[in-house]
Amino acid sequence: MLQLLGLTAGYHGGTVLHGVDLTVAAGTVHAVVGRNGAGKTTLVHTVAGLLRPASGRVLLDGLDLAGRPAHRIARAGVGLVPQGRRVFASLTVAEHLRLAHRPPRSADRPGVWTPERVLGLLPRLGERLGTRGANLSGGEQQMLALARALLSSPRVLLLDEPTEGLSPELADRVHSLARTSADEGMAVLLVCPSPAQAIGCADTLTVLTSGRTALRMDGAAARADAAPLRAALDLTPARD
Ligand SMILES: Nc1ncnc2c1ncn2[C@@H]1O[C@H](COP(=O)(O)OP(=O)(O)OP(=O)(O)O)[C@@H](O)[C@H]1O
Repeated sequence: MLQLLGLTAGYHGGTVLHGVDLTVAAGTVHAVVGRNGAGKTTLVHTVAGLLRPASGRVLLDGLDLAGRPAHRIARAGVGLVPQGRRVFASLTVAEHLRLAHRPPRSADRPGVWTPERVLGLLPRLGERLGTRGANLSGGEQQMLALARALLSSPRVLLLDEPTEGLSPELADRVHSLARTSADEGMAVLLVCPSPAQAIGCADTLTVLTSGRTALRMDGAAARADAAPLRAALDLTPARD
């Protein structure tokens, strides 16, 4: 499982995350929601090692990864689908998949993701194997970013707004892949642009407000009554 304890981080001496505590159990999807600028991407980047925390711990099955370089954190089993996809413009889909594929070396990795399995679930990528990143559509780039993360056989999958700009059909596909990954034992942290999405797919969720945990609740409780979630986000029913 992934456990964040008192995570504090920011930029250029300023603080964005103020002592965030958050737990994502193996086999579950944990959604993080919050308004623009609440610190969601900062949280994901700090966990992934792209940003060094000022203090706090990032525990992966008890091992503290806080402050380690990103490649070490990836090797420890943290996969990232960054906001904005970040695929390589000059590499083809097939090259991306080949570079990303890291068969699990130990039995502690949940699920087994092979290129064949990923392409079976994302068949559009299979049709674009020879296409360079720069020539993929936004949705195809998003699929590729997800495929790349899965092929690294992570124990924790960080998805930063992975459905941004996708059609409803593709967005459903992404959520169902997140669900499948969790059902096979992965801990999935999903940054959601809207509370409706979080309610639809999360086992547990956190609302971040100005870099602080404003609310933590079960997905089932949020599905039964979304009022506390909306109140934490300061949303009136008409806004979402
Ligand atoms: N590289 C950076 N340098 C300085 N400040 C930054 C940097 N990245 C983000 N910030 C600031 O940190 C705060 C949190 O940004 P962050 O991107 O984490 O929010 P977010 O919740 O992911 O927002 P959004 O929903 O708009 O993606 C914002 O005030 C933002 O301006």
